[in-house]
Amino acid sequence: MKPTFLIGFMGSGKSTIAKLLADDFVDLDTVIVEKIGMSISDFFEQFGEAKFRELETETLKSVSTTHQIISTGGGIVMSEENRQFLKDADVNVVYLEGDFDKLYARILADKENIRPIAISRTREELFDIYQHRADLYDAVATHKICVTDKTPEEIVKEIQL
Ligand SMILES: Nc1ncnc2c1ncn2[C@@H]1O[C@H](COP(=O)(O)OP(=O)(O)OP(=O)(O)O)[C@@H](O)[C@H]1O
Ligand SMILES: O=C(O)C1=C[C@@H](O)[C@@H](O)[C@H](O)C1
Ligand SMILES: [Mg+2]
Repeated sequence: MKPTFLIGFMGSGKSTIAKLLADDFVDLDTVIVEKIGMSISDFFEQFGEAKFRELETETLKSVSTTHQIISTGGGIVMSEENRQFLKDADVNVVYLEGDFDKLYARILADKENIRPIAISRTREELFDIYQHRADLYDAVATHKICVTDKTPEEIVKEIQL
């Protein structure tokens, strides 16, 4: 079976769903955190977003196709290089698409995982990013699943159909 990448906005459940889909999964944010030895939010503070994006691209290219399921970070589609990589690879790219306000509520509630992109912005600013990224997710996705008001188990079933 082809490897499957999960893409989508912060809070759409990429990391949650990846774990449920297969034992052989990898989460790119987790790999980056292991590499840098600090949280993503501390890394943003010390080194900035541009450095994080470099690491993200490097990690995407190095670990990806050796696993069955790969959950990406919400900003993976920001780079043309990453989008091209996903388009060229012989893989499934599943876009988990959800209602902005529901995802925003989850992001704010998820105290274990602080998203620097979200906490440094107002709801309106983040909504602009969500709208901009929606087109980019669409452009690389081979499949799209609506996650609004669905349990992780329901989403897993849909992906496996
Ligand atoms: N279908 C769902 N229903 C309810 N809660 C969910 C669902 N999917 C994920 N969550 C919760 O939403 C929060 C964010 O989920 P998760 O970390 O999997 O998102 P993500 O897409 O990986 O985000 P990021 O892009 O920041 O990595 C977590 O607290 C998770 O438990
Ligand atoms: O949407 C984003 O830009 C991000 C999402 C997270 O998964 C992390 O990759 C990081 O916090 C940036
Ligand atoms: Mg995640």
